[in-house]
Amino acid sequence: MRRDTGTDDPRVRVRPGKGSRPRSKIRPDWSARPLGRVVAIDRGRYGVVLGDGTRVVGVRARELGRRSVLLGDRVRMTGDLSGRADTLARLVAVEPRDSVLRRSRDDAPDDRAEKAIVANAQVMVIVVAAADPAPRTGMVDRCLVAAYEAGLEPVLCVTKADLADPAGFLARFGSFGLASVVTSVGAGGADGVEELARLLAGRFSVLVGHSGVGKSTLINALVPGAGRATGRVNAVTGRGRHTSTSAVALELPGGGWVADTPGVRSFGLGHVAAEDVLAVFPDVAEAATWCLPMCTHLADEPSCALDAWAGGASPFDPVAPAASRARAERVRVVRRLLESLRAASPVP
Ligand SMILES: Nc1nc2c(ncn2[C@@H]2O[C@H](COP(=O)(O)OP(=O)(O)OP(=O)(O)O)[C@@H](O)[C@H]2O)c(=O)[nH]1
Ligand SMILES: [Zn+2]
Repeated sequence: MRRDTGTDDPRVRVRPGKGSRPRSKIRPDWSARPLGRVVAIDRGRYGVVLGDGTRVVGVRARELGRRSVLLGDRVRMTGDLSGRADTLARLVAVEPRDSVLRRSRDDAPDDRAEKAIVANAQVMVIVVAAADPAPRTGMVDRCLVAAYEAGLEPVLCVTKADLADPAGFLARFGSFGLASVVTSVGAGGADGVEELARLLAGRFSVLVGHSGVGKSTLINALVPGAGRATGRVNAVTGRGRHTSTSAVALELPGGGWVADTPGVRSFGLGHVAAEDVLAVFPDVAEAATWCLPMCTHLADEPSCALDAWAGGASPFDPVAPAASRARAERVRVVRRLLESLRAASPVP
């Protein structure tokens, strides 16, 4: 799994003891400055929530250099931290990140867009509709791989359950050990939203899914007053209508944040290795250690050890038929995810 520790920036490295630092190289130590969380980014302005809940608007300080600041980043702040109107704070340092969610460049709305989209998210809510548009397994597989690689816990949310029964679709993910929730939001009420809120409580989540599946509707149900479907409030100042907001996270009434990332439809998986996928399924990964070094572990691989493991036929490792069926299902799942990696490789 890839982790962005932020150590490419000398300013966030652990400093040597004070005594060993030559005077001429002394830099301000920002580590004692108040910490905040970036919850909105809009044209060079950052909406930051401080530890005590104060919301401030900040700009990048020169000290940040070329370092990227993402939605969800934990940042050290100076300047005016009162949060009063027309005051500006400054972002002076970015703390090491726990997770980074990335997308491919060709999926970005324009070529200035960041390749990385959200930092420190803990949960990826993969939103699909039971119908209109019909759910696609491949899209969920790709999101799952991106979530696993980024170190996010995936949650599968099937909306519009009033239009079709999602049981058949959900069964395709039965052996993933995946949290899933079924919702339907409309004039008749908001089924499943409370359950989703419980899954997200106290955590930083990011919603991904195709246009029209019902993400804005879900956010409006989760965050009363969010107004996502009818026109966006300026996420940074909280005032007025604004259409160019690039990224925003909304606070859930039960605690926690949910990020809405316009334009995230799928993920480039070019940076993901088969090992990243296998790492999520330790039993399969263990079995795969018996494979030849270059084994792709895919179904067309003539001597992949996963087939023997799933068959349970080895005299050294006999398993009951039910356990063997469970293994075969796990192998099928892993192979499906590995296939989505292959499908994602750039076409030459
Ligand atoms: N029947 C039904 N319709 C829904 C449900 N949730 C959303 N819709 C409808 O589906 C349409 C799309 O919903 P949105 O919430 O705008 O979808 P979105 O994913 O935010 O789409 P983008 O903003 O384009 O990314 C709207 O007409 C909603 O009213 C649901 O649970 N049941
Ligand atoms: Zn193999």
